[in-house]
Amino acid sequence: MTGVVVAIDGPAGSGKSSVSRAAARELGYGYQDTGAAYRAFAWYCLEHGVDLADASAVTAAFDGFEYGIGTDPDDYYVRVGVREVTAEIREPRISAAVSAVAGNREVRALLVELFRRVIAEDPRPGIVVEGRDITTVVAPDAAVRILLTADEAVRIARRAGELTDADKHTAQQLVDRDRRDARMVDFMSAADGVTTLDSTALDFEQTVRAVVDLVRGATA
Ligand SMILES: Nc1ncnc2c1ncn2[C@@H]1O[C@H](COP(=O)(O)OP(=O)(O)OP(=O)(O)O)[C@@H](O)[C@H]1O
Ligand SMILES: Nc1ccn([C@@H]2O[C@H](COP(=O)(O)O)[C@@H](O)[C@H]2O)c(=O)n1
Repeated sequence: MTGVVVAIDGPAGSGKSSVSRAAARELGYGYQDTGAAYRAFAWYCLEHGVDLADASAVTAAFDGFEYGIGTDPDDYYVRVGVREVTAEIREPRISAAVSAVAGNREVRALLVELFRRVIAEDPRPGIVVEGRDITTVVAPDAAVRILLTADEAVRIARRAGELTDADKHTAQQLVDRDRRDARMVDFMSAADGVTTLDSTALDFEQTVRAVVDLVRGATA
């Protein structure tokens, strides 16, 4: 059953995951973090010694990739086979590697199919799906399409607040990752019909409220 689809795109650190998950919880919807699949596949490739610069080796590796994601906002997990990798895929080494697999067009096409299956199979009345190309490629017909942005300095400050002193330098990764990702997908400007939500001057609760209000306004 496919219910209401809420598509949210945006650059790294704009708040896509945390805001989408909180909005999904409030709406009683499912939540799909698509970046988790790219991260889990990057993790899988590194685990199996696949050379990320070798596009055909990366594509071939997808055959053995058994991916599982929790779409309940209160029971979020990411698995590869039987191994839970929810925390591991957030490590800076994965953030540094993920754009290499995300730059593979064949892998992207396979993941887009997977994302659509997860949307179709979700049992709730709606699902919030977030990533970089949800409003344009994965679910261009979504009932609600949002580009969630925030100034780069604010995104870095929010991200730096999460990091330990030992890895604060990885805030620079955010800028580098956006630059690499932007070669594949335009997630900095809103496509036709997509609402831009700039959270630069909003706190977390205000941003969640703005998303929930947009969904309620579109589905009333
Ligand atoms: N409006 C906001 N005000 C303050 N902090 C926020 C706001 N939105 C998100 N945050 C915080 O910013 C940090 C980054 O958010 P989050 O991880 O959801 O971003 P993201 O877009 O999913 O990033 P990435 O693409 O790198 O995974 C989190 O600590 C989150 O709590
Ligand atoms: N729709 C998407 C989602 C993600 N990516 C790639 O995955 C990386 C990790 O995503 P996060 O949301 O967890 O930051 C991201 O840097 C992109 O390389 C994508 O290409 N398309």
